[in-house]
Amino acid sequence: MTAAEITGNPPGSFAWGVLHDRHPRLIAQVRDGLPYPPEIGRALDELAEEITGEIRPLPGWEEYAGRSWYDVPFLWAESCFYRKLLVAVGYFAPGPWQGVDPFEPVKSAELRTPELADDLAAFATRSDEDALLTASLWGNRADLGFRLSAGQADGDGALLVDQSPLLWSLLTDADTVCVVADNSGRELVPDLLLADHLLVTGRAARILLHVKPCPYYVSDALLTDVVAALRRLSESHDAGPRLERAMRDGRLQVRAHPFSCAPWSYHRMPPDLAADFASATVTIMKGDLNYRRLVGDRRWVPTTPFEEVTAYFPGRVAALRTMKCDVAVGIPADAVARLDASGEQWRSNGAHAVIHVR
Ligand SMILES: O=P(O)(O)OC[C@@]1(O)O[C@H](CO)[C@@H](O)[C@@H]1O
Repeated sequence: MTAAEITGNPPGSFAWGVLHDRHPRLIAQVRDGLPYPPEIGRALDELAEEITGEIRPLPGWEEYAGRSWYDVPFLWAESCFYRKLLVAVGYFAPGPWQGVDPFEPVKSAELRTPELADDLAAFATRSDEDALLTASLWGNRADLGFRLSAGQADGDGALLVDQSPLLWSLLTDADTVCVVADNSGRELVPDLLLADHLLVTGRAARILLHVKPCPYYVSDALLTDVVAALRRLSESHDAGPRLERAMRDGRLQVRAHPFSCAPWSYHRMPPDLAADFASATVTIMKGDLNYRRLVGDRRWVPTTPFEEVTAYFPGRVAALRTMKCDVAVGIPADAVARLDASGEQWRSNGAHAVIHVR
């Protein structure tokens, strides 16, 4: 069973809005974030102009050159945009700006927000594991790209599918658990607390934490963000130093596979990454983008079973996802009927979430 791939058309769709509104705003935000020299300013101008027309060729990204950004697969177009943004700010070229994360200013600011301070204060008193899982789930609502268009979204929304009992049953004496991280800051902090809980309780002997090898979708976590989150956590929580020790002795390992920034779904993952997932008792996919890549960025009928679309995945897989785009699977028919009738943008407004397990 399959469905058509999502593209940036028709006008007014969620994907169209990302390409049309979010990307130009992001270019402006990046430009304001760091004191870039004139040549980088010009490269950003060129990108701002390019995204209103045809995709220009970029080595390694030739598939859709010459086409409109709106007519090609949305996942590919977004990934290519982030790649081109990094090229524009000199991220890959030898020179002073090589390796400088253009999203670092917004990520660092988030680590110092009162909201994160409140989260940390709450975590210090909340120790039950369902609360930790819930915090990790709804932490995904805080992604900084989503906030560019949706504004502040806080607190917990409605959980449409909750297979957490099945997930906990898999997390008993697990040898290895893969956690495919999503955003830094307010999402990564509860993810790390959950990882700490799994290790401390013996629910998992080892965690493989997959992060991105380079900046992506604004707040996606890099190794540097893991380190920054651990430092912030260490200011108020003993999980911080504990996790640093776990990193030093190999119980918490960070991976940054190139495929994590690829413009494709996991159906195309390379064998070494598949082997990592296959070796895990369960892989926990965090967030919306990982979900799109797990099930395929397609116009699925929302009742399509999650088990069916993830049958290809090597090993057991769970998804903790707040819904921030048009992709939806595994939603009960009565919920779909109720939400469709409500007139709410329930698939993409970040107010709904799922915990799926296969
Ligand atoms: O993966 P995340 O951080 O949960 O969400 C990423 C996201 O904001 O970016 C995409 C649009 O740019 C959407 O699919 C999604 O809402």
